[in-house]
Amino acid sequence: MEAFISRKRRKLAPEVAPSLKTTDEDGDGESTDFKLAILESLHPDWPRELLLDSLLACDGSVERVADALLLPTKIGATPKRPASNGFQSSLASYARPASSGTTAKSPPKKVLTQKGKTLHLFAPEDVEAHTPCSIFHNFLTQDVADALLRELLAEAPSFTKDTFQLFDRTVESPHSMRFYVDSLDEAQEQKTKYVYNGSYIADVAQTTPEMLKVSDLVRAAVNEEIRHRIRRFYPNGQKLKFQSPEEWQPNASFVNSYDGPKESVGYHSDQLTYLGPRAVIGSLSLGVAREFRVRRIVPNVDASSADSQGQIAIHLPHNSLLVMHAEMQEEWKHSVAPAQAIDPHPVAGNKRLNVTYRCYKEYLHPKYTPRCKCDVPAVLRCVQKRAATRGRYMWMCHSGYTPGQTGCSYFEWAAFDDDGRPPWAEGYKGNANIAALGGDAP
Ligand SMILES: O=C(O)CCC(=O)C(=O)O
Ligand SMILES: [Fe+2]
Repeated sequence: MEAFISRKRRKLAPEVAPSLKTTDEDGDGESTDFKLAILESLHPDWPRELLLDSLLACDGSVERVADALLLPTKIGATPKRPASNGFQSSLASYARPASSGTTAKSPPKKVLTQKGKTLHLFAPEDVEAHTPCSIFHNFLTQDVADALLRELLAEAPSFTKDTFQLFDRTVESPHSMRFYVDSLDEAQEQKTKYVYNGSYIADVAQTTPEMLKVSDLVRAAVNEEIRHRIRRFYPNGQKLKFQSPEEWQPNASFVNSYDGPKESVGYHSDQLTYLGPRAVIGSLSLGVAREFRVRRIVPNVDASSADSQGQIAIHLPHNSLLVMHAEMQEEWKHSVAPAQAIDPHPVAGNKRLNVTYRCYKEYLHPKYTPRCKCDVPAVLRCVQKRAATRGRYMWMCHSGYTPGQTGCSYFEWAAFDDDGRPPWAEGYKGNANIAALGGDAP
């Protein structure tokens, strides 16, 4: 278990990967600490003493404790979930949420991670239980995955590294990318109207045929997964406040290329300006397997609260679809860390290609959204750190969040209804983005 919960994970060949249903009955001779770690990961909110007592009462059998604690959750049919990639058994087989279809279970409040540690997750059941994501392994048929990979490899030479100004230095992003939209008209709109970090994107391409074909498959899988997440994990089985109830319809994508183990992307949250609050993103990985890391944003309650939790690494093999759910961008940050070493892919060599399918909302076109005093469409942000206003949305001048850029002081709390619609959108039901405590700027 230690191998599972810490960075020092043993490398397990598929044929020797142990089942995590490890008990003395299986003759594994694991230590009490190992067993407690498994139980703590299944029941993060239960005191360690209680789990230890239960373990003693069950003669040291993790499986019997898990069975005893989870009896009610075994009632009802377990929905069909994507299969694991077979190289690590899942903890979640012990910890399925209620499966009645009406009883939702909130994700664990206390995460498994500790400061400075990385929890490595491989199995889809563990990913959905412990992070705001879900993952489908072997998402596309081999032919389709191959065709898309070859198409993207042919596109990759046209990708560029983003540069941005950080005070007096020009910094280059540590991987290359290109932005795609579904029509030439849309590409033209993007180049001339949509602002990202204070400027327009010069190179916007048209979605390629294979990307478009796959977009349809991603759309169907993501919509089903959103429904699953709402039913099984959100309070009262209801969508989150500000989450759009509309069908998720991918119409734009950032395609990323990581050439070699050192290419990466640092911790960030994706911009919500054109996606709206509680956005969902479908992220397809092809080529070299890399680690996708996520960490929860800890509010500034006091000085000691910063960085008090560790991170979770999700293994992203070739042909996997990761769904970043509605709780992701506001409450978590994500990154692709540089790797010590990689296994070359037979077709992609040292490259990983990644398509992040996104759903741009027509009502968030910059012709509708507020403009700052510099007369530039404003950026939509969510308060992430400041405890008093955490979770509130605001429109700001881009410069406010772009170090080194001069701009204006424009700031305005954003109005959104419960479904994430702004006041100018059809069907707007009234502002739900109101102060819980105080109304001052973040
Ligand atoms: O490469 C990935 O999996 C993530 C890319 C990413 O975070 C982004 O495009 O915003
Ligand atoms: Fe991102």
